[in-house]
Amino acid sequence: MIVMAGMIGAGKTTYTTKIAKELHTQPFYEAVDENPILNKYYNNPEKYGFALQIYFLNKRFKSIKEAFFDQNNVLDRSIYEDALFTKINVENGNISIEEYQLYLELLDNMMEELATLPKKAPDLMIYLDASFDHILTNIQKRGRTFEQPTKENGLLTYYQQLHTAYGDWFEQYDHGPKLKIDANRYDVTKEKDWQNVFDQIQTKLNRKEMTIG
Ligand SMILES: Nc1ncnc2c1ncn2[C@@H]1O[C@H](COP(=O)(O)OP(=O)(O)OP(=O)(O)O)[C@@H](O)[C@H]1O
Repeated sequence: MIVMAGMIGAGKTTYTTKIAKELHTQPFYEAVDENPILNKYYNNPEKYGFALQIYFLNKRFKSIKEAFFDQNNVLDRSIYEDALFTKINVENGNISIEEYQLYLELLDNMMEELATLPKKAPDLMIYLDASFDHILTNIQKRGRTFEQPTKENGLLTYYQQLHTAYGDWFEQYDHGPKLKIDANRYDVTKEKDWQNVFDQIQTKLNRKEMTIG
């Protein structure tokens, strides 16, 4: 199983589609349009912060269980990052300490379940490292109304917090092989750039197979 990681708007969805196509495997997406809480969360994070994290945890757990059964399926976000989003929401006062405790216990329980599956962690975690400006441009281009930062809504601060936290998060990630891709450098809609990126991914995947073999 391959998981994508990275900031909002880093390009995980595009990479997920392209990698799965290249490897002839199945992509697993976060279905934003079907998420009944996301929009509400962006408007009122204090009210919906906890519910949103439980929603994502549940969805992610389901996708992981399904994705585990074939080789090289691709997930567009990791369960490990959800915990990072949760932590930031606790720091911002959107989630209480009691709710956080509950979340962590639930996450622990779920991770124990996953540990009983044949694979205990992703075969490869691909982190898209993008500059803050690059991310803001992508969020603007995508144009989802609720994600747009304004002077009043505090989203710029939230995005800045997340962007800073992601760097450390990646350095500390130690559940398995990982690969950092400089998302600023490549335009993967261009074939030449895509081949360059995919070569890096394949090298990592082959190295993992060689280690196992
Ligand atoms: N655990 C979480 N807590 C809060 N918000 C989350 C969490 N997981 C995802 N989101 C939000 O859900 C939305 C997901 O959108 P989408 O699937 O397009 O992913 P994305 O992170 O923007 O990826 P991409 O890198 O493909 O642009 C984003 O607004 C993101 O901030």
